[in-house]
Amino acid sequence: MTHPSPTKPRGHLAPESLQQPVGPHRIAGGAFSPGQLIDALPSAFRKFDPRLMVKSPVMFVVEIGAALTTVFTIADSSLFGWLIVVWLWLTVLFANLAEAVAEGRGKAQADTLRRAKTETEARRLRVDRTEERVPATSLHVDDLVVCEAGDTIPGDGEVIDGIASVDESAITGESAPVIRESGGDRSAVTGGTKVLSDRIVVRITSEPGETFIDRMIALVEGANRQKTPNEIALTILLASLTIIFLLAIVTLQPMAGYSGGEQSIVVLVALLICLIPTTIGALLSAIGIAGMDRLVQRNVLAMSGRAVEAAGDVSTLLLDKTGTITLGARQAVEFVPVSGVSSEQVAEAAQLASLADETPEGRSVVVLAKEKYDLRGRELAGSTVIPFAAETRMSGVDQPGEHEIRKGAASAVLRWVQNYDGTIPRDTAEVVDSISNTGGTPLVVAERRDGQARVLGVIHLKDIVKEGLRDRFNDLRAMGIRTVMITGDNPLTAKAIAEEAGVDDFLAEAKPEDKMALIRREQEGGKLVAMTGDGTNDAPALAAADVGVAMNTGTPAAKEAGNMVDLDSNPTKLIEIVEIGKQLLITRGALTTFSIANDVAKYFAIIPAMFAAVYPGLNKLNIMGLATPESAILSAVIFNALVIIALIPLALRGVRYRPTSAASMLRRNLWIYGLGGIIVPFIGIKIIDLIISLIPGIG
Ligand SMILES: Nc1ncnc2c1ncn2[C@@H]1O[C@H](COP(=O)(O)OP(=O)(O)OP(=O)(O)O)[C@@H](O)[C@H]1O
Ligand SMILES: [K+]
Ligand SMILES: [Mg+2]
Repeated sequence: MTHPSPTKPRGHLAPESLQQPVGPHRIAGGAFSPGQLIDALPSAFRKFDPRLMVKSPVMFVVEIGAALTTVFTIADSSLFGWLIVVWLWLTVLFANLAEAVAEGRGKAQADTLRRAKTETEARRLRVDRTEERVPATSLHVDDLVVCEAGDTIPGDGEVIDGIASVDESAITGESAPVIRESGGDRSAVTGGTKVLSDRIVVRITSEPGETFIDRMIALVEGANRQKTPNEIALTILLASLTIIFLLAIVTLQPMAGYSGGEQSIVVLVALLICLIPTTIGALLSAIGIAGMDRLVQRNVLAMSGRAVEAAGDVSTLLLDKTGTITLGARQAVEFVPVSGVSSEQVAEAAQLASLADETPEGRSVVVLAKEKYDLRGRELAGSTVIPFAAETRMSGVDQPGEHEIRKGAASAVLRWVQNYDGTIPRDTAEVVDSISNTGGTPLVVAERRDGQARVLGVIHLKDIVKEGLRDRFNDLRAMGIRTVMITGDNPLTAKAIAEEAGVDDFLAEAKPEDKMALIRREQEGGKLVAMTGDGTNDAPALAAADVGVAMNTGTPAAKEAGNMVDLDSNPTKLIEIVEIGKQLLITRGALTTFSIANDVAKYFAIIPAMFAAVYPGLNKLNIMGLATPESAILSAVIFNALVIIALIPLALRGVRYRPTSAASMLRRNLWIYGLGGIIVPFIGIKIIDLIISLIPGIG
């Protein structure tokens, strides 16, 4: 990794660690060193197995060609024949090296992860709540374990009780502790991470061998890598081109024979290999693996290559307001009463309605009431708690003696009051709107006592828009991507935040099903949609999106539903993911262009050389002035092999990428890689020809 991750963990207990500076574009990729080629040699040799080679039809044809020329050269030995044989086998080796080097880069990461998996002991809770010590490997789903300061969390799970700071550096490489707590959207813990302070009870959510770390290891090693739809399509195209050239060359022989210019098998094979798109055939798989790897470098785990490709094609980005566009620590800062009520009364009711509210918002209400109004020692004995739900946008408590308290989104709570024909003081709307207009979230507090409902006041929840987002949204716009902010908040708050952050559009008062509907609507025209989320209520939308990035801190349901997990839990990472996806697609396109353009030059090198003796007129096409027919053919074959090695670093790193529209990117690449693909081989083949014409017997 050439750049440090810009992300800091979040957690409402440590506001100073909430800053998530948005870095500049960091598409650079891991450095490539020639030493990696040597390390990858053993693995590259194993890939000669035809059962593996057949997955890449172009390279499979090269391998058959190499075997065929070997047999024919043994029968009819010549220096020219043997040189062709050697370079054809080298062509296959170079292609295998490309893939092996790409795979090797994940292995180091896998080793680090394996270390985090070392034997741990779990403190499992029996039914009677006493503890027993068992090996972590014997834990099953729904087991409850206790973890205290110093303990390694024995398996993946969900915090069901308590709050703790956790060191997740084993998986994220980030040493600053993060907060994990029950109830909210930060409840997930990962096996292998370490509790630094306090005590939590964790419900285990994965079976042994299927844990997050197990999946991560398989992923970075590329153990069950499947070809993506785009890769399959391109493979079919390359295979078709190969068949066309094969047919052309097979039919060439009788025609050539007719005019007395019959060619040897070795020359025909050499011609075929030069004409088929070997460059892209050799590098295709490495490009895909490197794309995944670039995500891993940024602490993003893509569950499929398909998701990475989709990221390169998305046209709409759906971003949550809270936690993505804002820092996400919505804290109560003020209790504003409506006329006829005192702020103490609002504080008292708000606190009662929040004592059992496990959300960060709820806890901040209790804290503010304690600090500002010294309301302590309140109890909820005999009360019924109404937990917050994104559906209802309310939470509260029903106390004994017909006293109900509610707090929540203005529209929801006002409807509740109206249902009981309650009182809504005239200044309510004014207070709500003034909080909303500053980008704050108003939570209206209301009560119903002895059948009489009334609004008491408003809690002002404050959040802060992250810095640097405007520039990133501008970049996305330049790439033709629309950004839409989604929030459960009211339209006024949404508008204020949307304007401050510079998103293209927003959807306010969105319930989970509204997010789904928006995704479906965007997808209808064939557009691809990406979104991030962390809550259980985000899960359906994460599953429906083409690219669903779940926060590692999120609930297990969200992590299951998405097709990527961001270990840093930085929702703006989505922007980088899109850039990496685009870079992958552009790299593949550029090298395909280069590969096919390349073959044009090889055609001019070989055809005149083959038939110069029969059709002297063809010599006019020998514009490169190559020394002899043999050296021309050999030079083309050598160039064809060397170009693969030369392009491995580019395939791994990705082509340079700037946020511009797809069309101008395409134009630019056609120029560079198309024209370059035609010119470079003319020069390369000429130089190689000059060198080998010095070999006696060839030149
Ligand atoms: N603990 C709570 N108790 C009562 N009402 C709440 C609570 N938390 C949030 N609300 C209200 O419910 C609304 C919806 O909350 P929700 O978490 O679904 O969306 P959001 O956090 O505003 O947006 P985002 O989708 O960006 O997270 C909030 O805007 C707020 O008015
Ligand atoms: K070729
Ligand atoms: Mg929320």
